[in-house]
Amino acid sequence: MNNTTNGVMKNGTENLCRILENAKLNPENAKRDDYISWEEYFMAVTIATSHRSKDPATQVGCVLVNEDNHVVGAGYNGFPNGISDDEYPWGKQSENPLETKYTYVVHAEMNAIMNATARQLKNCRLYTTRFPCNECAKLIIQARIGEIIYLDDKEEQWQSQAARKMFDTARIPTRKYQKTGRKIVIEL
Ligand SMILES: O=c1ccn([C@H]2C[C@H](O)[C@@H](COP(=O)(O)O)O2)c(=O)[nH]1
Ligand SMILES: [Zn+2]
Repeated sequence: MNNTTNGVMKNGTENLCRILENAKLNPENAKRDDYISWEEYFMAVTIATSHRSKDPATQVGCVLVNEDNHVVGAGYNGFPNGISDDEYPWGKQSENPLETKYTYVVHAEMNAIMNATARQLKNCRLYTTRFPCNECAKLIIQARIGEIIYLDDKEEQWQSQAARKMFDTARIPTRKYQKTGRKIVIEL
């Protein structure tokens, strides 16, 4: 099809009108409009990441997203590299702190920050399936992350309360992810 008028390239508006006109005439040419939003997409990736965790009680996923909407880091709760999941405990309670998971597990947020492909995480958004604890909050603040979006809060835990206090003081906004009810089925 000739795309020129008097030898001059048709401008973008004319082309856009032609595309819209075409789509009206033939709906097969129209794009689909039920695609998921960025917010749904990043939380879906965060939830999918949590499924890598071997913690039998609580699986946490975390994803870092930069200002261009690129995922620059992801992590889940697990033991450090080279520490065998079969030899170290996943239990919660013991009189001996050497026999609970809490002594050894690396939190999802810590792993996401450590695994990040970008050196600078300033102003990145952090998506997580659970509100970060105080230890993660310290790292998040030091990394200059710009916003926290979480799925579940653990308001009753002092670790979450301390984290919230630090985020408020450091002026890092936090918000609960607003569920849309959107379902995506992934068959693996
Ligand atoms: O900020 C956090 C806080 C906790 N986690 C991980 C650490 C553990 O594997 C579980 C918590 O175990 P519970 O059985 O719920 O006490 O979650 C994390 O990744 N990030
Ligand atoms: Zn933590």
